[in-house]
Amino acid sequence: ITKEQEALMKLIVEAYNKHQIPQDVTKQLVRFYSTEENFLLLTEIATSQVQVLVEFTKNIPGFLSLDHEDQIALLKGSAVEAMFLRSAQVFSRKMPKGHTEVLEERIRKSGISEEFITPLFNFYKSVGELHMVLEEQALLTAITILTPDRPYVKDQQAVERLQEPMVNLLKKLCVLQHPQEPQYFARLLGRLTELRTLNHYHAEMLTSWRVNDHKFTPLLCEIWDV
Ligand SMILES: Nc1ccc(C(=O)O[C@H]2C[C@H]3CC[C@@H]2C3)cc1
Repeated sequence: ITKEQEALMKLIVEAYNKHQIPQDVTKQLVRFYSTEENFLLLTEIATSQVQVLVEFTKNIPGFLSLDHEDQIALLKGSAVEAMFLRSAQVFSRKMPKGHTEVLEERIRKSGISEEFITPLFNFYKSVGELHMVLEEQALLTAITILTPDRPYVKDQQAVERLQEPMVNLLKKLCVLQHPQEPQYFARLLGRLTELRTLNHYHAEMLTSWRVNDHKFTPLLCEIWDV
């Protein structure tokens, strides 16, 4: 192409890049969503997360051989933690530009009390900083579900026998994936401790939504006894 064509191209591209919808306009777009609509979005997210959790759990080797009542106790006992772990991974994975900000805004404007919003996004951030590979995410979620000391679990040994090989495998994987970071495995397990604190906030969140007569889906009512 000729020199003047190159100059013309430069002018056109500069003009094109200069005039874009600024980020804060997408934030204004978010403002068009009502609290109610944002709550319905979260209900959809939570419901599909729980559906995914149940299907994932059924595919954990040995899970379906556990006592049936213990299977239910493990699912109900780990649903909140597994859901937050998975939504943290989804949230921290590279979403298209601006989607993360919009989703964050909509979570913030969904009727969740401020005291829960902070620990929730702190957790999302701390999971994001780990840059877990898919295998680590899957194993950590399986380990969370196979926590022997959930309420109402009768045969805890049987659950330990399933969880232990997963923990050993994750430990080995961490050494291979993060050789320069010997304490990486410990950091991952530290996330599980942080997760347990979210259970308390989540229960409060459900209660506050219930008293304000927000409707849940049958699956969420069943898994969280609401
Ligand atoms: N009716 C409900 C709506 C949303 C939830 C929930 O746990 O939401 C979770 C999904 C992600 C966004 C907020 C948390 C993490 C529970 C009951």
